[in-house]
Amino acid sequence: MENTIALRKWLDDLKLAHPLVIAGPCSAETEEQVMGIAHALKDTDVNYYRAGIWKPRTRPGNFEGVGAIGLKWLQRVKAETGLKTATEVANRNHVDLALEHDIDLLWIGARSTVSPFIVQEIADALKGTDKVVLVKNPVNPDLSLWLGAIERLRSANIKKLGVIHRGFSTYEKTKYRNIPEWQIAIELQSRFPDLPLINDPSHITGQRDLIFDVSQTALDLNFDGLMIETHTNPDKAWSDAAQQITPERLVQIMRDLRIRKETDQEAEYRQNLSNLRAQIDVIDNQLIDTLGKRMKVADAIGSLKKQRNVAVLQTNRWNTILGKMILEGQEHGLSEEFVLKMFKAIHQESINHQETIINS
Ligand SMILES: O=C(O)C(=O)C[C@]1(C(=O)O)C=C[C@@H](O)C=C1
Repeated sequence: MENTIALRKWLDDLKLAHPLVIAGPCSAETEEQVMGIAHALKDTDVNYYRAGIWKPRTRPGNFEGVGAIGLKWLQRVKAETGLKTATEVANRNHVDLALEHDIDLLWIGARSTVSPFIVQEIADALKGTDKVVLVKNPVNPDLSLWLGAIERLRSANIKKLGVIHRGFSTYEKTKYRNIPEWQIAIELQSRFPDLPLINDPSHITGQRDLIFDVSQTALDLNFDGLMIETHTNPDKAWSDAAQQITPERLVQIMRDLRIRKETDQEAEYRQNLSNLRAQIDVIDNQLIDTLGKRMKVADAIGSLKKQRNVAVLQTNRWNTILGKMILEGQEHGLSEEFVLKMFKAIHQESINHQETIINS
């Protein structure tokens, strides 16, 4: 797939003065709940009203959505408030029903994106549609799977496409429900700068207190919009209660968020930026030079080990280096997470070098 400006036409045509906002409850629960939230969101920045009708749940026994009846409620939302509507589809039947009920935006959930069979079934069912179709990232951090889903939809002649970054599952305990792994969204953006990119802070954070900060990071990284779960009584929500916010809080968040422009043409800014970038260029060259030198020393250790038939991996030495570098990093304002990631990559490269030497 090639990047083209046509990818963002549907979004540009909306002529929004703010990021695209998709908001509404995690799940449609009752007609009153759906209508109550919709009316509370009516005169806000919200462009699309979302509600889950079919809910894929991790474990059985939880609320699995109201089903097709909810689509009628969404139609009523559109008729009464003028808000466009959005829901998740996970198979051909969902697609057929959503199209029958004139839902304006359909998204493919993270658990569906992992399966090329499901994505293909949905793409076939949607063939040639003029509805907006968004694809959430797969639960595992796999950019090609994510892009593969978009390609299947493009091949089905679906023109109004976009992606939703909802974070990735992890076994590790973190403050997030799904870790953002921002670098994956950044890579996607650098390959497809015109593909509309929406952030879903609700699923990334899993808790309402973090939603503002994640939304701001997304806007700092040029995201085009936000999908935020909103409920008039979040604590009583039938699904994902901890991550939903009230319509009032959503309005406040939209007011407080700083919207960044992509660049600035002002002369002094450009001059200062270019001076600082020149410094970065020099330092980057030094980094590469230093890393190259380090690998030469690793090569020499590899030759030494080869002569004495000693294993490449030396765990004690390695742990000592890591401990020292974490402390050193702290003194230079570098986070432990970054130092660990960087040194693990350096260690792996050093091992690769020594492997080549010891087995030559
Ligand atoms: O000290 C060694 O024995 C090395 O081979 C160097 C090095 C490193 O790159 O720092 C690489 C592999 C070992 O696991 C430990 C350290």
